[in-house]
Amino acid sequence: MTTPDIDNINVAAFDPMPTPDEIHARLPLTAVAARTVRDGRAALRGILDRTDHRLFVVVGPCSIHDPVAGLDYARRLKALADEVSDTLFIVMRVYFEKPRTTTGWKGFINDPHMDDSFRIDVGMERARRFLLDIAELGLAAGTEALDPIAPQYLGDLISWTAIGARTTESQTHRELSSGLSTPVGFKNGTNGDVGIAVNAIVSASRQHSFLGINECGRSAVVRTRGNRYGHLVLRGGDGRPNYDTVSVQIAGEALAKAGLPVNIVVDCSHANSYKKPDQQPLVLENVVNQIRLGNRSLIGAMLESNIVAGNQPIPDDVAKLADLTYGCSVTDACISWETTEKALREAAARLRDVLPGRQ
Ligand SMILES: O=C[C@H](O)[C@H](O)COP(=O)(O)O
Ligand SMILES: C=C(OP(=O)(O)O)C(=O)O
Repeated sequence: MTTPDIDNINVAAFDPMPTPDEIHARLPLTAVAARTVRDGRAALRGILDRTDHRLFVVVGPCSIHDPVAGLDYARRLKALADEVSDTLFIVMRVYFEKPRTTTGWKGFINDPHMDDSFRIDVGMERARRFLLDIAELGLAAGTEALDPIAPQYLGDLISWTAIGARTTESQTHRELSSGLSTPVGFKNGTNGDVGIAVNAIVSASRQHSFLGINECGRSAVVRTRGNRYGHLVLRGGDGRPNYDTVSVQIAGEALAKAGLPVNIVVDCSHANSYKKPDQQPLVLENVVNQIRLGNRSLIGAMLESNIVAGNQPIPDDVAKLADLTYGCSVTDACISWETTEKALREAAARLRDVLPGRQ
C-alpha cells in the first residue's frame, strides 16, 4: 500500500546516486596517490604523537569552486611545501562541503555548477577527481566532514579532517569521526565554547555503532574502533579571538583534565581574525611567537588562502558565472597567494631553530 499522504510528504524526489564502489571504479586510487595519503597521515600522527617536531599548517581556499584554479593553487602550494618541509608540514585545505549559518551555496559537492541544479552525483565524482589530482602531486589534503556518507566516496584521499564549529556538538559527527582513518580536528563552537570540542574528542575516541552505508551503497550498521587522533582547533567565537596565551593555556588545561593529549591547532581565520583576512598572518605570527616562547601545546595552524585576495558573491544570473574572478573565493574572504607565501616562509624561518628541541 502506498501512503503518499503520510510518507515522505516533504520529499520531492529520490534521485539515483552512483555507489561509492562505482565512483571508485571510475577513479581508482593510484599508487602515487596512496603514498601521498599514507605519508600525509603518518606525518600528522607523528606531529600529534610528538615524534615529528614540525608544525602542521592546513592552508588553502575557504572552498573549492573551480577545480582548474584549485589545481593551479595546489601546484604553487606543493613547491612551497617542499621548500619549508623541514619545519612545516603543509596540508592543502580542500573544502568541498560548506556548513551555512542559515542558507547559501553549500559547496562543490552539493552544487558543482553553482546554478541550484544540485548535481551531487557530478559534484562527488569531480571532487574525487580533484583529490586524486592533488594526491598525485604529492600534496596531502584536509577537508571538513559534513555529510556522513561522503567519506565512503572520498575518504581514501584525505589526510586530515575537520569537524566544524556548527557540528562539533553533533552526535552524528562524533560517531563519524570515531571511524575516520585520519586525525580529526574538532573546532570550538561558534559561540566560543571549547567544552563541546573536548567532549567531542572524548566521544570520537570511543567505539560507536550507528547507521551508515557500506561501499556498495547498502544501508549498514557501522561499527567503529574509535579514533585516538582527535585534537582541538581554536577558531574564536562570538566575534572574539581565542588564540591568545591565556585562552590556549585554559584550553590545554581542559584537554588535560579530560585525560586527552594537549594538542591544539589555531585557525587563524574565522573569529580569530574577526573574519578580516589581512589579520590572518598576524595570528600566525602570534602562534609562532608563543612557540618561540616555549609553548608545547600548539601543533598546527590553519589559513584561508587563495590565488587572489578577498571574496566575491556568486552571481544569481547563471550567464554571469563566467565573469567570476579566477582564483578568488566565493565563500569567506581569503589572503592572496603572495601573502600566503610570505607568511609561511616567515613562520618557517622563525621556527627553524626552536622546533627541533621541542618534543
Ligand atoms: O568558513 C566558512 C563560513 O564561515 C561558514 O561556512 C559559514 O558561512 P555563512 O555564515 O556565510 O553561512
Ligand atoms: C566553516 C568553517 O569553519 P568554522 O566551522 O570554524 O566556522 C570553515 O573552516 O570553512
